[in-house]
Amino acid sequence: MILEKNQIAAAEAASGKTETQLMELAGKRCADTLLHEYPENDSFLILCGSGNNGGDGFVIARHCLAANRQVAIILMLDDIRTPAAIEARQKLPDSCLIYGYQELSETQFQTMAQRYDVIVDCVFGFNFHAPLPDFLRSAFRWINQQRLPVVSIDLNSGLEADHSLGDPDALHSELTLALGALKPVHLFSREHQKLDRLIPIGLGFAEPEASRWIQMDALQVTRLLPRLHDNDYKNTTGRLTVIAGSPWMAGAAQFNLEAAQAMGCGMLHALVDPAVYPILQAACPHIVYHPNTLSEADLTALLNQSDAVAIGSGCDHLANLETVLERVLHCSSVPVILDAAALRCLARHPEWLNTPHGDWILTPHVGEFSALCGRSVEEIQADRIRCAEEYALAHQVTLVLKGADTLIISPEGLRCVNKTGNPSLAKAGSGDLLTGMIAALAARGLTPMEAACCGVWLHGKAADKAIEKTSLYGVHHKEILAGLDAFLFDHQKELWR
Ligand SMILES: NC(=O)C1=CN([C@@H]2O[C@H](COP(=O)(O)OP(=O)(O)OC[C@H]3O[C@@H](n4cnc5c(N)ncnc54)[C@H](O)[C@@H]3O)[C@@H](O)[C@H]2O)[C@H](O)CC1
Repeated sequence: MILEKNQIAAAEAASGKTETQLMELAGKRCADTLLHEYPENDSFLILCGSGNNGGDGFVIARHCLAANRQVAIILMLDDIRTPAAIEARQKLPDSCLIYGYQELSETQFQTMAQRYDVIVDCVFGFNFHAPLPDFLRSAFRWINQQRLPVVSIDLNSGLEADHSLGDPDALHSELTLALGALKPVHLFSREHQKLDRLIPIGLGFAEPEASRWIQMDALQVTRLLPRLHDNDYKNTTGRLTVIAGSPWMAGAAQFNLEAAQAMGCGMLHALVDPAVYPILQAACPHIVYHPNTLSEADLTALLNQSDAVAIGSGCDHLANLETVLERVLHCSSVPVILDAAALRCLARHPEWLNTPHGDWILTPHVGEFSALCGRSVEEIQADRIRCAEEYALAHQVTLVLKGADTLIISPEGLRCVNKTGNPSLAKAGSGDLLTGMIAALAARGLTPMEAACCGVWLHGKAADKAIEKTSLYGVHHKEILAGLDAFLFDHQKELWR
């Protein structure tokens, strides 16, 4: 379950528990987890803020003291502001060591931070707004530089709950305990690299009635994947047209096509530069080839017998790409998946986006997205969710913003952050495979959002399977396709009806 900040109050109210009861529950469960995760003699230095996150810290301190652990608290901010936190502070035994950060010299603070085994970060929770105050920024930067072991409660202080990033000096933790539900920021852990491990701590919250966050897992993907039936034939299992490759990047077309084939696509057409044809024919002999010099009428006829079109991978040098793309975008009534050169071409023709159009799935990396939306890479990275959502809604497209935590947004504003995959995918050619997989799923009848979410999840899963047998360095397109096949094979029974 993923809750945004403005959904938490409703979840709290529906739980029937008061703020104090929730804080007691959260603090006890966090303390139990800490005591379990760290061996008997560990000592805890708890950094508390002025809100309820600080209050959680007081409850944690009480339970750790009761378990005979050595505990000290540092109040990082001057006051304690919330009634529940004030109450929790009052319940602390007199024996608890409590210091005010402002009363400590820098050396005293640093000596304490090094003396205790674990720092428990209860400075800011989900109501933090970047930036960090300067005095905290320098304290956090020092802790991060020393690589001291930190456990963050709810979220790492300095990160914002609903965004992919926060203050660059947010505390780095070796473990974060997410309270009640995951917040969007937890999904972007690979992007901000502020938390190594996440444990959800249940508080009995119910799933919200409506959520714009989609979570994919093996069950969900298998449920969405098209079934094969005994009476299927090539024209019922997806007809895909791929427009890709160039004499300098013939492999891009090959990767699109092989991935689509591995995804079960029954009928593949490739529209390519004639110089690419002999290269591709050797690799993919089962595919029907068309020269990119096809007449307008023949291209229209080809589009009319396709269930989806993928265009752009490796075809910067395709002589008439602009003409072909314009025709595809405006004549095709089936989903169009735009990659690489097609995205760059679209960036040069923003007017194409402003006319009513069919289902378009755009698969840019951040550089391509920067050209499309006219924002700098830095601006996008600072708030990927907002930039991606504004674009998808304004132009009514499904957007796959590729990266470590690939973000998928539907034209209606549904969101999905992908959690499969590993750095073996950080290689040329990976994106071409992804385009082929998404296109095949769209050709096989999944909605654009389903095709994008499933395709991205399976692409990452295939890489995860690949590194079970091959090193991160050694994974290439064959290993990814084998990984995909291994996953599909594991689910064979569910896919054949
Ligand atoms: N329902 C739950 O999930 C539960 C959550 N608990 C914990 O409570 C916090 C949220 O508590 P809240 O008091 O609302 O907010 P914070 O602890 O994040 O404190 C915010 C505090 O700090 C001020 N502030 C914000 N940004 C800055 C800044 N840049 N500089 C200085 N000060 C800042 C802000 O004004 C507030 O005063 C949640 O994360 C959980 O840890 C409950 O205990 C259990 C139920």
